[in-house]
Amino acid sequence: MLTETRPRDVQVAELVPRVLVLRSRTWERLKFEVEYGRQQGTTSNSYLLKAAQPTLLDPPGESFSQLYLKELAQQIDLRQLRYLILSHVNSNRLVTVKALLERAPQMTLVCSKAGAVTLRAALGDQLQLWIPRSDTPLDVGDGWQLEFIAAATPRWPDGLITVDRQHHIVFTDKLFGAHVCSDSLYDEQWKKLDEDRAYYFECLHAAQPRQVESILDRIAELTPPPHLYAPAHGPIVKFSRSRLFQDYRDWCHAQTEQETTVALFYASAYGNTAILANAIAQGLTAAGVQVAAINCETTPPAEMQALIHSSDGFIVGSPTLGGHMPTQVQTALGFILAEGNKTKLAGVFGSYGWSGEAIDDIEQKLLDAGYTLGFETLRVKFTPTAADLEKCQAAAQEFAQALKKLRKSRTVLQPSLVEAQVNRTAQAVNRVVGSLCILTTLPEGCTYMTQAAAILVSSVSQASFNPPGVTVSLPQQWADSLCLVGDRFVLNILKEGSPLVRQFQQAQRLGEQQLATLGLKSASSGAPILLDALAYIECTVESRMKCGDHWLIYAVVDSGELLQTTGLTAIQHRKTS
Ligand SMILES: Cc1cc2nc3c(=O)[nH]c(=O)nc-3n(C[C@H](O)[C@H](O)[C@H](O)COP(=O)(O)O)c2cc1C
Repeated sequence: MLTETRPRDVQVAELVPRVLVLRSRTWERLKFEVEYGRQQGTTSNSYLLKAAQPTLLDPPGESFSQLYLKELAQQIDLRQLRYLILSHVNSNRLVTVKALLERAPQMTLVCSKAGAVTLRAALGDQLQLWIPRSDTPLDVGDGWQLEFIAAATPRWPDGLITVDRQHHIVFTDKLFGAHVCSDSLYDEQWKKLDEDRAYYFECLHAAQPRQVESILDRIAELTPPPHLYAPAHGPIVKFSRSRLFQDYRDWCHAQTEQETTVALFYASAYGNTAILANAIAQGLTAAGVQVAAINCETTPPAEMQALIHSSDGFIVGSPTLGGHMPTQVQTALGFILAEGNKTKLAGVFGSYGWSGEAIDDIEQKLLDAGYTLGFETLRVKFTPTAADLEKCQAAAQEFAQALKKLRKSRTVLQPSLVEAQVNRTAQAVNRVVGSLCILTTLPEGCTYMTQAAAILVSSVSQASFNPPGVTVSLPQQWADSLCLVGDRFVLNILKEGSPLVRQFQQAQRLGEQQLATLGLKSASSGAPILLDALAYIECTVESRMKCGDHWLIYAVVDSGELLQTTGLTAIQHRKTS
């Protein structure tokens, strides 16, 4: 742990002629986020290229603004600055960017396309922006050209890496850094940096190893290889370039090789839920679980679906905005509910302001679908505190242990490797469980509730949120005449332990006499609602698709009601072989 404390300052040094680094230094823990947990202080590195078209890279965040601007003004007349390159944009850095633009309105800002969207939203459409393309370098004068590598990751979807081939420097932003403050500009003491670098990777990159690997591939293609990596934090990497590069490769590989995987879905409008997500990811990684962080705002749906199938558990995080979860989280949750295996472990977290409906809603939907939660749902008011983040880390550890236990018990249950291989598909399919419902519908020409067709169905999934819709799979013999497009039906959702489950399991479809013995009321379509059900929904069939020996019915939910306030949803329990 750091023993030295000094006031904050900005250290200025020349890396090569005309390339300066301005290191805004704090010797104390900068923030409460887990990445600063080793308490070694940090530096926020900005770079000034004194080219014919003077160019600045990555000013620090708000807490250094004044100190930094004062020092920068000693190095250059701000009115001469031609370009400001932003390797990523965040609200903290925007404060300094705004202050810079007031003093240097002539600057053109250079950032990725995603960064430009954030900048325009925050600073207006009048900004002078230049968005690099991979084949167009930025000429900063006298043949000095800068090239760019797109470096989008879930955590920094707008990431951009700048390459200065003339001086063999790669400005790597979040790669190859460390939260360490010292007088050493370079990494001559690199052995002492091992733990800080590994911890920095664990906190910042372990949950996005595939994206980091592809950025590493791009850097590896540079010929001749760079002499310096100039990161956003900590010492400039000069003496341990190849070692650190290989460490990154190994750390990424170690992550992707972990047996147990968790998909961590989240969105965050103002950054608070993202801070929680990062703490949970770090806790999972430290417990030996591979995490795939999925920023729902920037991840294509197909990628989300693939991760739902390949992960051993899901954790979903959301802010509450206007009483709801953001649409992107709804989409991810929709995929989980429709396609996820309900025997997988789930978890929920989020930041909220006053009511937190999104968090409750996610939790309820996962529980209703039959998921088990691996930790008590984490609800945090506005900005998390250090204590909140500790809770996130502890919850992540708990989740990891439960997952490993689950995996172990499944392994023990498997009779033999060969048998398991043969049965794998059947077992996997059998583990897809849905809530048990009685579908009731009045066949054409029938008028009395007791004439209704009443069928036990277990393969019900939520298929859409807006409009709310479900899919039900019906055996061909029933689907031939029932649930045609435009027909209406009621799904009576049964309660765990309800005698109706047994009654219907024996009969599958009840006759008029049997229906007459049940407590019924009429839905607006005339189909019966079973009063002993936990809840019911009334639906209209919108489309049908033949799938093997079944028909998949998609229906829009018209109305619904909870009939009992307590009790768990009954689900189909199947033997696995
Ligand atoms: C436009 C807006 C609407 C909000 N609506 C709600 C709400 O309905 N209920 C609530 O509990 N919090 C509400 N909040 C508070 C946010 O949930 C809270 O600021 C949270 O920390 C945001 O998380 P994020 O930083 O991950 O986006 C709202 C905030 C904003 C800015």
